[in-house]
Amino acid sequence: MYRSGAFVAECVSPTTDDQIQPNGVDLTLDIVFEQLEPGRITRDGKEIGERIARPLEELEQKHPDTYYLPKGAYVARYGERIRIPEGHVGFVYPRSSLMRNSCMLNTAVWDAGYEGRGEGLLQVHHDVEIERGARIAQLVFAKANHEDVYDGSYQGENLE
Ligand SMILES: O=c1ccn([C@H]2C[C@H](O)[C@@H](COP(=O)(O)OP(=O)(O)OP(=O)(O)O)O2)c(=O)[nH]1
Repeated sequence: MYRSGAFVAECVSPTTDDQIQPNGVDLTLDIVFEQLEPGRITRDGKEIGERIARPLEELEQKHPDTYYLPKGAYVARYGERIRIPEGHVGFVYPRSSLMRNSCMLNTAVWDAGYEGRGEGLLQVHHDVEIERGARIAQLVFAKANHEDVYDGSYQGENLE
């Protein structure tokens, strides 16, 4: 069973009323990264390749605080701190307006016990402008059985 947006909102901060949807909570775009070097996935570990934060569209001053993203693949960091409560699993879906603009957000499983400001793969199939802080995704929670809680290397990531 999926939980209501109001329930999810208790585990996402900060949130405004605009972000709370019937079945989940919208997540906003904070930082867009571009990967520069290959990463490495091995049988017993992983390394994330070097990356840089994309500049905002400051030069033209047309839309300040906006990312102009040419076609390509980027890593997007969400603006909210997310906690996945015990007895649940989280899934993130792209906002449909992103998809309708030929862009897609690819995501993985959000484990019970995880807390942090996570990331997703932003695939841009047609140049797009996205304002920093705009809603790009929606987080939903499903009830789930589990034995352990998340205790991996991303626990507590990107929290100031
Ligand atoms: O799209 C996603 C999906 C998950 N996460 C967060 C929550 C999740 O609990 C954590 C770790 O995800 P996963 O277990 O898939 O990563 P891993 O590569 O297997 O890392 P670890 O070895 O730490 O489990 O990353 C994201 O930031 N973005």
